[in-house]
Amino acid sequence: MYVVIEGIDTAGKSTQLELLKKNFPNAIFTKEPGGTLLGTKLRAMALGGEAKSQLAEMFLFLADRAEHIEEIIKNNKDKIVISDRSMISGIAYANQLNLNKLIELNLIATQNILPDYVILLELTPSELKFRLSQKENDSIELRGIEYLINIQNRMKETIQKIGINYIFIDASLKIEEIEKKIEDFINGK
Ligand SMILES: Nc1ncnc2c1ncn2[C@@H]1O[C@H](COP(=O)(O)OP(=O)(O)O)[C@@H](O)[C@H]1O
Ligand SMILES: Cc1cn([C@H]2C[C@H](O)[C@@H](COP(=O)(O)OP(=O)(O)O)O2)c(=O)[nH]c1=O
Repeated sequence: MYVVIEGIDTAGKSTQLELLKKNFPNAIFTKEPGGTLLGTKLRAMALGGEAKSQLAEMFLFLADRAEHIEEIIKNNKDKIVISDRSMISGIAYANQLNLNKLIELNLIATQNILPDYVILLELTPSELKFRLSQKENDSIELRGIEYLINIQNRMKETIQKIGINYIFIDASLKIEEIEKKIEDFINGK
């Protein structure tokens, strides 16, 4: 079972993943970008803001995704795999091509493998603004509130369009409330 946790920067993914590690001790935890050996190098390049071309940046993430599917997802089909981000981020953050083309490119990278369950943590603009003000931002986060809210809308549109099991959770709920919703969703309750 391939489960992904999605959301824009600061939505609370890492916080919930730490709790999931306790609640699902037998699951395999992974992430995009950077879940493989090659991926750690691609992640440093993509997040370091080295690419001048937005297309080049997108292809770094796609290369990471292709390696991740091959090495982690395909090799652990019989286990619960929980990933921090996925092709949903890939499609939503690469906003220079239309959605259908991006879905097609991403399905090439994933060999047509889709997540079985997607959890999206959803932020309001004011909560996003507050959370970004509390931390040091990387090159993508520095693009700002409006940019990230637009990405979040694209995430929702993508999830609905590709027709997978999903839950949208208000990211400003209490940490324990979100934890419970995620656990129930994964357990099919
Ligand atoms: N439900 C929540 N309510 C309030 N603050 C939260 C909540 N979940 C996470 N945070 C805080 O928001 C910030 C970003 O959370 P984090 O888990 O690092 O997000 P992400 O991994 O999605 O970037 C952290 O300071 C974290 O403590
Ligand atoms: C997976 C993926 C992530 N991204 C972006 C989203 C994030 O800004 C960044 C990944 O960072 P992430 O690992 O989520 O960062 P943090 O540790 O700061 O929470 O890369 C893309 O632009 N395209 C992609 O395909």
